[in-house]
Amino acid sequence: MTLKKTLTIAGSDTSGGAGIQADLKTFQEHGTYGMTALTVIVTMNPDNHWSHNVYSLPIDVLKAQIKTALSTGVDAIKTGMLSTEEVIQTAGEAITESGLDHVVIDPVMVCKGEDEVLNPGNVDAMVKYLLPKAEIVTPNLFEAGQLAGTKTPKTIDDMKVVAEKIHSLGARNVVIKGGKQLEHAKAADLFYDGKTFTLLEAEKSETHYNHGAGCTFAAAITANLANGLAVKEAVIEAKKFVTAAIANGWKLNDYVGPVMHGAKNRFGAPEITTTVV
Ligand SMILES: Nc1ncnc2c1ncn2[C@@H]1O[C@H](COP(=O)(O)OP(=O)(O)O)[C@@H](O)[C@H]1O
Ligand SMILES: Cc1ncc(COP(=O)(O)O)c(C=O)c1O
Repeated sequence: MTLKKTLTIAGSDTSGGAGIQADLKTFQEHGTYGMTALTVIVTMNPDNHWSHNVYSLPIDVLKAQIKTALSTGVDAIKTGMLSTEEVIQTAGEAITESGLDHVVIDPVMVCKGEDEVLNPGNVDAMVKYLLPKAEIVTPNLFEAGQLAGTKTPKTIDDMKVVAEKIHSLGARNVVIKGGKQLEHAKAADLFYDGKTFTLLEAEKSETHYNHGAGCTFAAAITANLANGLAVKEAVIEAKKFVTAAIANGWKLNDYVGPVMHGAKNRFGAPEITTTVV
């Protein structure tokens, strides 16, 4: 038996909830074979309120990992935390070399709970090297505003304008995550395929244990695409996966609570509604 192969080019979250750890757990839950190319290692300091340190790996080490993975043949690629413009360019070149359509760009700009943007030049580099290659890009509200060069969207109408702008920059599909930030009764995300806007809504969990939600959502989309789902179905199924993961988020320590990546397969799929808006 062979498995579909999914590659994540992303950072290591040592605490295990986000980054490549989230990606690999999510790939496994979807029955795909996960591979990794690490960009950075993030550690957390228990002596200083769990503050994050980001250690970049040498670019040659990143390139060697990408070469290893691509040599095996890959069915879908996801990008996550990319620390510098050079790393972003390298990820873009890897996508071109792979010749793949199934490319999920999660434009990670900050860690949850941290408010410092990784590197201000990264946004322009993502627009230049990654958006034109994205089968789908998965920004949260802040990231969407940054990519579009607008204010952070606050309403669903704002999200529509920003999604159109990001689509015009080359991403073939866009899903903007409203999540907890959006002032809306449900946890709502807006999906745009260049023609139709679809609002995906799920029950909002009143939890702070949501570390890794964004990575898990994008990794689930990646695995679903590798497994042959059409883009919109891949997003809807990923929304079920991440909604269950958040609803079962749990306390790791006094500072962080990761999502439970395997919750949907253990406890069942939550209901998602889709509405053309
Ligand atoms: N409290 C919540 N309850 C249910 N779903 C949520 C909640 N917060 C975020 N989500 C959903 O989780 C997914 C990831 O979103 P989010 O956590 O906002 O991403 P990021 O980690 O990139 O900021 C989206 O589908 C979003 O709507
Ligand atoms: C390596 C890495 N990637 C991505 C993220 C973003 O995580 P989230 O999915 O919670 O937005 C983090 C946050 O800590 C991280 O450490």
